[in-house]
Amino acid sequence: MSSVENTISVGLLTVSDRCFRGLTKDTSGICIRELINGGSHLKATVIVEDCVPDEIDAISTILTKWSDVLNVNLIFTLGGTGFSQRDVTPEATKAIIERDAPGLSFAMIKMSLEITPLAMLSRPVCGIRKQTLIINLPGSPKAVKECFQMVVPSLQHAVDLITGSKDVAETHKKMQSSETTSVKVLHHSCSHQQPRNLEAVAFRPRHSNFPMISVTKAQEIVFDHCNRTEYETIDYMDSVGRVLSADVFSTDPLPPFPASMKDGYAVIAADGQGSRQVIGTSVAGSQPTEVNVQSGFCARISTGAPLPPGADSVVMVEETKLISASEDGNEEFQIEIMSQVKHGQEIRPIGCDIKNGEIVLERGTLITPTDIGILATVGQIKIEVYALPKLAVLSTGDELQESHPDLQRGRIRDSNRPALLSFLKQQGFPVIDAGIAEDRPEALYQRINAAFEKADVLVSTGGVSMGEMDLLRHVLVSRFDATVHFGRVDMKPGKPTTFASCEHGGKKKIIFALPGNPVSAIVTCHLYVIPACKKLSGHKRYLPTKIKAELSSSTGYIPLDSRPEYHRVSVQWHHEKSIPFAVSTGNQQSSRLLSINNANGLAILPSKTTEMLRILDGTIVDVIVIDQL
Ligand SMILES: Nc1nc2c(c(=O)[nH]1)N[C@H]1C(S)=C(S)[C@@H](COP(=O)(O)OP(=O)(O)OC[C@H]3O[C@@H](n4cnc5c(N)ncnc54)[C@H](O)[C@@H]3O)O[C@H]1N2
Ligand code: MOO
Ligand SMILES: [Mg+2]
Repeated sequence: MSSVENTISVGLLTVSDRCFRGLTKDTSGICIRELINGGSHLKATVIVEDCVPDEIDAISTILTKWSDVLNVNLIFTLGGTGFSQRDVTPEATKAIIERDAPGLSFAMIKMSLEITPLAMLSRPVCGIRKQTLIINLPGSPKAVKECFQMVVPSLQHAVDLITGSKDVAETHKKMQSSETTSVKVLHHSCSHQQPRNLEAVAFRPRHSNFPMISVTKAQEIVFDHCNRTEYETIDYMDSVGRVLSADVFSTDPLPPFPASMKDGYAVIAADGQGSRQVIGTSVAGSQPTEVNVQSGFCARISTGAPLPPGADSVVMVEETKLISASEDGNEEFQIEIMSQVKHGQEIRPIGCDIKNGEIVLERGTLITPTDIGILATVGQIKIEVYALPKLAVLSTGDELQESHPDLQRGRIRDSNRPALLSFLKQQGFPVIDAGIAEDRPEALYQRINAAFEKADVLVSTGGVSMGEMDLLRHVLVSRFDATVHFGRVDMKPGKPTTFASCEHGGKKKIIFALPGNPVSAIVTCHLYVIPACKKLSGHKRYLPTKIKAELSSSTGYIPLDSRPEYHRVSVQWHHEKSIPFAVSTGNQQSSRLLSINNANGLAILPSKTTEMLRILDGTIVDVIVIDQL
């Protein structure tokens, strides 16, 4: 029988300039992963991995983040512990640990000295930061294996002590009884070890290894991974909703000539009031070079038409009187100006709307239909915008069938994929349908692999909780070498929301593995996927809008959950109230898709406390806007 104890969460940080630049394979990383997954008796799961260059800041930043944010139990650094100038892992570790653990360093060096005197040139530092034990391992796979085997028997107990687990006494007893055998160095190579079959149902973890993080923290982590620098040139008529990646300049002034602002007469201001002889006309679109206005003369002019040479002002037709005209009325001979004339009146000088070379739209502008007018006006018909991330939507689950009136026995219709595909399309992102994957590692692998061929961002639903068929994270880590940045968020719905990234075909891939429950999938898409994709597309404001609203329900109160709840509401205005009502949509079960139907907001309700078990109608709450108000 296997034990049902909790497993240790592990972070693996490879420190190597060459691995970081992709010049060398991370063989030590592969080795220790195999040791942890298969070869040791340590109940541990690697939940996060990364590779950094030999830089103190890069190393200590990751160590701090994994300890403080992810709350990882145990971190192994790999490499950078020697004497060369670039070997700074011990310094980076020393900089962030709060307590030394020299016994572990000593044990590793002592054991290594029995194998090679060169071990005295290794400088591993071990120590504790918050609830995390950090161990510097050397860089070579052989030395990694030897040192790991040396310290592994103490690790469960060390973690129990650090985290204050109840099983400390028990573990201590077990350790003492097996002390003599457990410190032996195993000499078989990593790849020959029998890996423990993590897919076997009995070995699935019985507690989530993922620290529960807040929504704000989860969003921060997501946004940290969503930075884009890719641009593309597109036709301006296809650009509404896109974000400019470069400033747009005018290349000529507007108006390009002094233009009349009124329908009337072009005159010389110094002539003042009184009669004028009409010598011609300037209408919009004409080039009135043959009309030259001299003192005592004027020319008819239309709004937007160029001012004829000689004239310096325009008088509106309403401020003139006809004195003489041809008999048929088709020709004006003389008019009278009845008002005072100011030099330059009713004229738009060259460039008064847009100067030549002026920035008309700044980089970062989210293009609206008005901006299309601006682009058209300055003749910039090809523009540079941030490229959109390409998305793929995958459903997972043996129970799912394509939507069809006929329902097969034991099945349900897949609603997540059609809903998410439509939602992402509506938001303007190119998205492909990655289909339905059965709950088998190979099937999941094939579908994800196919999706990665075409997409940068994978949005999957299902298979991320604690069930025996919830294999998604395992497949991402074991088959795609993905790093899971978080796997549990303190929110309802959406607790098992998982965010991961990996390299595939030389490109970074981002994975949002959303929970399978239909409401959870939509809510988490609003909170993470859409903002992330907006950020990737260059949006400056990518978080959903938040407003204040007054809570309202059919029962007078809403019971609070142990997790902060994103309660579906319909935001409604009352003409006598200054802020709207957030009217609960009723039963909030995360399987009940109807609870999000007609909802245009998510009211953020706090988690319950002993003092506060329910929230009363009339309470002012923050509401995230998810649809038209
Ligand atoms: N022992 C525990 N069980 C569960 C926990 C937990 O903490 N411990 N968390 C619960 C929560 S919260 C959620 S949310 C769900 C998430 O489950 P998964 O993401 O693993 O999703 P599945 O198990 O695959 O499916 C859950 C549910 O949703 C239905 N589903 C899945 N995909 C679709 C789809 N494309 N269209 C329509 N409906 C779908 C599926 O049939 C299940 O009913 O886990 C809880 N369990
Ligand atoms: O968190 Mo789950 O998403 O409550 O249903
Ligand atoms: Mg499940």
